[in-house]
Amino acid sequence: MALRAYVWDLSPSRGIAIDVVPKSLIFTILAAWIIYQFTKAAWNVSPLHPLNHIPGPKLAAATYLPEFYYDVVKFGRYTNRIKQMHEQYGPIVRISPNEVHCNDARFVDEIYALGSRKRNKPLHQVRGAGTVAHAIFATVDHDTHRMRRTALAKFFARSQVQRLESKVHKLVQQLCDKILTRKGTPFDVTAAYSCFSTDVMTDYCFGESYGFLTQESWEPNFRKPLYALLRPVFLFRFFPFLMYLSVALSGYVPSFEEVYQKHGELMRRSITKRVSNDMALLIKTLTVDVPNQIQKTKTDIDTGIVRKETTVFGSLLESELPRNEKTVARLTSEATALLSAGTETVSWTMSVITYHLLTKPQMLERLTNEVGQAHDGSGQLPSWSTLEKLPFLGAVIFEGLRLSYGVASRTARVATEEDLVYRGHWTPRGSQTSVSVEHIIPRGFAVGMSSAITHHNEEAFPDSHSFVPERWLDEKMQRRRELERSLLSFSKGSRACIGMNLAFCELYLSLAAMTIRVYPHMRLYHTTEADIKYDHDMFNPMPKASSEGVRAIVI
Ligand code: HEM
Repeated sequence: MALRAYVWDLSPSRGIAIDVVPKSLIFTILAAWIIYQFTKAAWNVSPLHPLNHIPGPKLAAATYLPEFYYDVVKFGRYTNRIKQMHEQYGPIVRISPNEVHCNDARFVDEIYALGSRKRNKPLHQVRGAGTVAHAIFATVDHDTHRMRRTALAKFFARSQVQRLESKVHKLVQQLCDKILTRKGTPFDVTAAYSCFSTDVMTDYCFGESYGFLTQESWEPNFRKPLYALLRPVFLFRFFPFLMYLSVALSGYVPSFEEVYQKHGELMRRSITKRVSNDMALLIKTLTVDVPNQIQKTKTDIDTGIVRKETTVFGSLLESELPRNEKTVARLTSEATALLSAGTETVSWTMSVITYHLLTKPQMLERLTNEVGQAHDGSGQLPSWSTLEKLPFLGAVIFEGLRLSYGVASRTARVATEEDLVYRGHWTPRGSQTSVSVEHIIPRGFAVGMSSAITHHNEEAFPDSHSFVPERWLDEKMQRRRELERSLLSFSKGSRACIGMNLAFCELYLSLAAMTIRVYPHMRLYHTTEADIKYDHDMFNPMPKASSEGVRAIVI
């Protein structure tokens, strides 16, 4: 008996059926695969496995099934399960055959060490990266990451952000103007902030704003399509071959670019027919506009045309990176990562802050007074560096960052050249006595932390679910720097957020402008705490699926 396979040429009507694979061969392969999986699971829990001494559930140590169940079947809920594991097993737990998770901020600098101490990203974590597979964000190897990051870093240095700060000022005012002119119509606050952060990101990085703030409504924007791209990523981690489908659809392989150029119009029409307007716009941006812009920048540089303004592409193309790092496909991947990393993070942080300020009038009043005093009365916003000196404004932003988490799901690192030694204390459930804990995490194994867990460590952040900006200030109204160690919103170390300066510039300027100009006229609309509360993650934190978003109205 043999299984039947179909070979298709371009027209389905001309499919040819052929008998190719004997059934017995299929069963043999299947049996071998099952035996292999059992042997692997047995090895993973054997006393010889280097992580055998790390506490945690046996099934998680043996297989990836628990992670699969919570992240793929229950969707984005492994972080919740890991939190329970810490309550049961202590600050260091083994969450999968090759990965350890830590819930102690004192270990942050060991896990997320700086440049000279090598830290890879675990392959399992980036296997589903799809469209951003060639960006720094998904680069596994430490040295390759350093090379790519160094080329990008100067573009995001504080001095560069200050040079381009006027762009953010202009867009902040556009955001406020647009909200204020839509009196009486409820709107999705996160979509509005997403339009703002996308315009900033594209203006700052690509040299031209995508104009989401100048279009008539808040739609289209990239919020939903970016989440749609992220949705299958948990699945790709386990079945990476599925990713190639997405990669092919998104156009990051050169052969696809060729195909696209040949049949672009036909594809564009068929894509547009099948997907929503904003998804079609994102696909077009990433498969046509960005590659074209990179190609044009390349041609300009080759022909000696000097551009008035440097873009991120110009900066990378003129950098010391080797030629194979400067291909259109790789730079498109980097641009996609910037779009994903630099837009929804900012807009979600602002949404969380907005919710809390609009539900806490005294807090809003205190902030309004502080920001109001910093104004010189000219109608112009103070500079980012002036606003940074306002203690309460800074405290509100830090508290907003804490409860918006940044990347909420765990992000792990692999120390390749040294074993990590953890020493700490833990009070087991139901006990009054703290016990000391010591573990060696051998080199070559992943160890990570999750902001959605660390930010609720009651020792560092008492009453951690409440929005309390004051916790960031000491009695002299100075920022409590030691608390920042427990803030993982931007991650830490050599792979921490590269866009942190730009993010802070956006947050300070937009929050100050919204406080002075918009919040006095803005009310929440059918929005409760459930709409901003962490429920599960899709890298970014997500509220309950039934949430209709953070909505407000200007009266
Ligand atoms: C509130 C705003 C932001 C938050 C909370 C945030 C958070 C983060 C976090 C947690 C990481 C580390 C991810 C990991 O370890 O896997 C990261 C990396 C990154 N972020 Fe941000 N981000 C923000 C804004 C931005 C902006 C505005 C940009 C650029 C326009 C940006 C670009 C990047 C890039 C390129 C990386 C990868 C860095 C690397 O792998 O070396 N982010 N971000």
